Amino acid sequence: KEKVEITKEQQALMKVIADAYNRHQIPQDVAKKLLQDQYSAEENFLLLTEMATSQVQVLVEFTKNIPGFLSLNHEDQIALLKGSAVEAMFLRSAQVFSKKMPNGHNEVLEDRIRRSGISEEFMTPMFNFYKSIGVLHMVQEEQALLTAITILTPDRPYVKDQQAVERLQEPMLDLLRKLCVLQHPQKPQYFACLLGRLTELRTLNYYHAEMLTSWRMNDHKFTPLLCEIWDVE
Ligand SMILES: Cc1ccccc1NC(=O)[C@H](C1CCCCC1)n1c(-c2ccc(Cl)cc2)nc2cc(F)c(F)cc21
Repeated sequence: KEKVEITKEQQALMKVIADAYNRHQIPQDVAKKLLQDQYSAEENFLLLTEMATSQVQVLVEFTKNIPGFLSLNHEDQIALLKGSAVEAMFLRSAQVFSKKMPNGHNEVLEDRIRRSGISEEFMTPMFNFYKSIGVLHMVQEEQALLTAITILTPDRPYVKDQQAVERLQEPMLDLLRKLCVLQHPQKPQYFACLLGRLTELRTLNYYHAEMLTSWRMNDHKFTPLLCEIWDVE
């Protein structure tokens, strides 16, 4: 039985990533808003574009705290952010969705999202992902590391120096693996399962542009930042 322990520098890395993640958390207010009132498809779309725009700004701040990220080639920094922003948004949405709320609130939230304006065909893949994240009961540190690992995916389009990105991603993967063994000793497959979620996350990437342009309303308006990050307009 391999004795797993977190080294001093891994503890320091964990602290940096977890603090950055907590500092740059989007307030859970979107779930509260959705629970308060039923909104029209137009109002929901506007809420989504506002949330997604602030999420990108939050993601940039979080990413700047990843050790070594700012020493990467500048074009590669942009390519990594552009390549991971949608996945980070769905990962964040899944974490909000998985939060245990008072009785019945989770069901109301799901219902409000089902009726928000998203086309029917995307409900299943999206909620399957949310539920597969929910059953993992990830701790904050795991969520923070998983987001950092998603950002540091070496094979994003247009990344020139993939090795440099791998060198930053590896210590995060090693730390997450140890954390999983220590946090979930009764689930030896837990780490593999987490990485499997990242594969499922990429499939949502594939759907996201269509999810937006097929939102049940006319004349979809996006912020300039979203046009940059999402493949829309
Ligand atoms: C939670 C967050 C944080 C940061 C950034 C974005 C978001 N996400 C949102 O604001 C939208 C809202 C928006 C308003 C309509 C309902 C869905 N949202 C989506 C979503 C659905 C479809 C697409 Cl294409 C994208 C996202 N999944 C959600 C799951 C949740 F539990 C939740 F509370 C909000 C969720």
